[in-house]
Amino acid sequence: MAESPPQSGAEKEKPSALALLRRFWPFARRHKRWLLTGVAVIPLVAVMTTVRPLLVKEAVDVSIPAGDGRGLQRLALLFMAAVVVEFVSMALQVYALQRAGHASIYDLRTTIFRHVLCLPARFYDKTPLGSLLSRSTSDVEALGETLSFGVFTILTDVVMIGAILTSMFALSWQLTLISLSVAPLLFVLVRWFSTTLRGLQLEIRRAQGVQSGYLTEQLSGIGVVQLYAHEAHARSTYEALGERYLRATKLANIFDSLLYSLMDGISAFCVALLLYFGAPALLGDVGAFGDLAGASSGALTLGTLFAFASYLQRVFVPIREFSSKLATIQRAAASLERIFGLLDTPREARSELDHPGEFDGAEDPLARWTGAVRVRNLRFSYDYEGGAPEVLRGLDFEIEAGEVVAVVGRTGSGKTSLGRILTQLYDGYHGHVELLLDDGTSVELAELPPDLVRRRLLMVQQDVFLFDESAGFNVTLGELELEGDPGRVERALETVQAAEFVRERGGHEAAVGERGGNLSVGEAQLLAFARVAARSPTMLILDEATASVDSLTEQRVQEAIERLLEGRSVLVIAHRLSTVRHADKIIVLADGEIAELGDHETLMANEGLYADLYRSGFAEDPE
Ligand SMILES: Nc1ncnc2c1ncn2[C@@H]1O[C@H](COP(=O)(O)OP(=O)(O)OP(=O)(O)O)[C@@H](O)[C@H]1O
Repeated sequence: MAESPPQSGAEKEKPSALALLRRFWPFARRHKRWLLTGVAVIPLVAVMTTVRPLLVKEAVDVSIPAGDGRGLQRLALLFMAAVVVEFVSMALQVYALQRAGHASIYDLRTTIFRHVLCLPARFYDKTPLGSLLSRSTSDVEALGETLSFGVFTILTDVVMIGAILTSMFALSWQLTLISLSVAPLLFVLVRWFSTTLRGLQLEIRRAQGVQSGYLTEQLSGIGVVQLYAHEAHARSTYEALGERYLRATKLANIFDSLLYSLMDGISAFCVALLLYFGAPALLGDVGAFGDLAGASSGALTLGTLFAFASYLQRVFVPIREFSSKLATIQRAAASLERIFGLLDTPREARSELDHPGEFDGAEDPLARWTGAVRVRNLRFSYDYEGGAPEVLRGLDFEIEAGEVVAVVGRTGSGKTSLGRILTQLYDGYHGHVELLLDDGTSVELAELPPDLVRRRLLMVQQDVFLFDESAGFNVTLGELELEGDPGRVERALETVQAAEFVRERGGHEAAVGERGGNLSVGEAQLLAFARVAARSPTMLILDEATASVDSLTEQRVQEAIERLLEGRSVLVIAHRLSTVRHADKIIVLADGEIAELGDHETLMANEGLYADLYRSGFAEDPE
């Protein structure tokens, strides 16, 4: 039953950029209409680009020598029409491809969020938040940039280069070959520049990731940073990390601008080459190189030279773009690899995403759950495959319906782990955890989807988390059924005695601040209790807070707990003497095993571990 550990994706064989793009295809395919529109106009853009120099050639070679003014005007009109068609089709193409790109990125972003919501607690234990954030934000951004400006428009570049070269060959293969004589040099240069740039881009992404990871960590621990006057150290570390980024960016900028001007230089060099061989040949002076330009065939005209010069300038633009886009694609491939690595991490067992609507229409197996639980030979390790030791080692106990069972034990004895298994935060236990139904049958916990279980079995954790929303939202958490029933929310607030302070702060709409910063610790706790009370679970697991609050709040919290426990099965990870004493049954854990089990009186009479713990007061209890 043990779950396989999350794969990082990094250890696996590196997939090729093409394989990654192929995996991305399902996201793009949904926006086929815009993609096809964008791709469909590519030939039109390419044809219009090649047509204009031909019109100039026609004017120079035919209309001007013939003194045909009308013909020249006609050519000028055609030229204008070509410009308009090229402009409109280019605008349409950019719009359509960008739209498809952005929509695919939106889908990918949503898919990532849906996925990370269902990742098991084990994954979060091992993955730093900063890395997760950078994968879901900056990697996706990088990809978006590529998709909008790179992958799809690269097609245009290829078609454009093809169309221009074809026109050039058709006009004069000799001049084309003369111009292309620099191609090997160009190839070597572009390759060298793009490899260097790719390395620098990777370094930029790494430096960016490390710096934003540091920022996230410092901001989440801002309290410690300020209280311990850690600001100066944090500032200098952040600046040092920023410098690494800046260094890589500076170098990348130098190479980028060098590549740009080199391309311009080469295109000018080609025009010069063209003039060197072409112009004398046109005048009948073939010189030492013979008729390399093919003037004797009669194909070489002044118009051809004009057209060639214009083609040469045009062909270098897509070549330059093509090489920088290849680098962008490499960058996107790195981002895609990280993103798919995340999407390949197995989700929680039987998560809603993998079993959509599994119980829709069918009877909810827990509708008849009495609240009783039978645990047999329960063993658990956080990482069986990694050889981590078992933290629960063969537990046997029952919780009867409506019973309050306290779990006590020294720190690290496995109390919280037990709660995490029952709420399915961690799966992969060995043994049996059976939920007993009212007809005497039972269902095994591991066979139920977590969503279903968590509707009936809730856990209140020690560290209360409140969202930066209204008090009401923090009770309903946006659940439609609760949002539509403010009376139920109010009753829940009253049950845990939170109604009064919520009213004083402006009612259900009152803002609680980030992490409940506008509330006291005790108030935040009461609001978290109201969250549970509104849902009326069949069973409740309560991880009692050890944090001390003032004695008045302490009393209110205690009363709220007592009301919460009424009428339901409860497993309480107890830190308060009063809770333990009033429990129906007490499980004493020691090193993952049940050391003692019984009620308070019996265990005290045993004079064992429980009596020791009790006399030492568990946590500092004000009782
Ligand atoms: N996420 C985790 N990954 C790996 N080991 C863990 C994890 N959480 C807890 N442990 C280990 O499991 C053992 C039991 O921890 P657990 O939190 O269940 O103890 P506890 O009795 O609740 O302790 P405390 O009273 O201090 O909260 C400890 O040795 C702990 O180091």
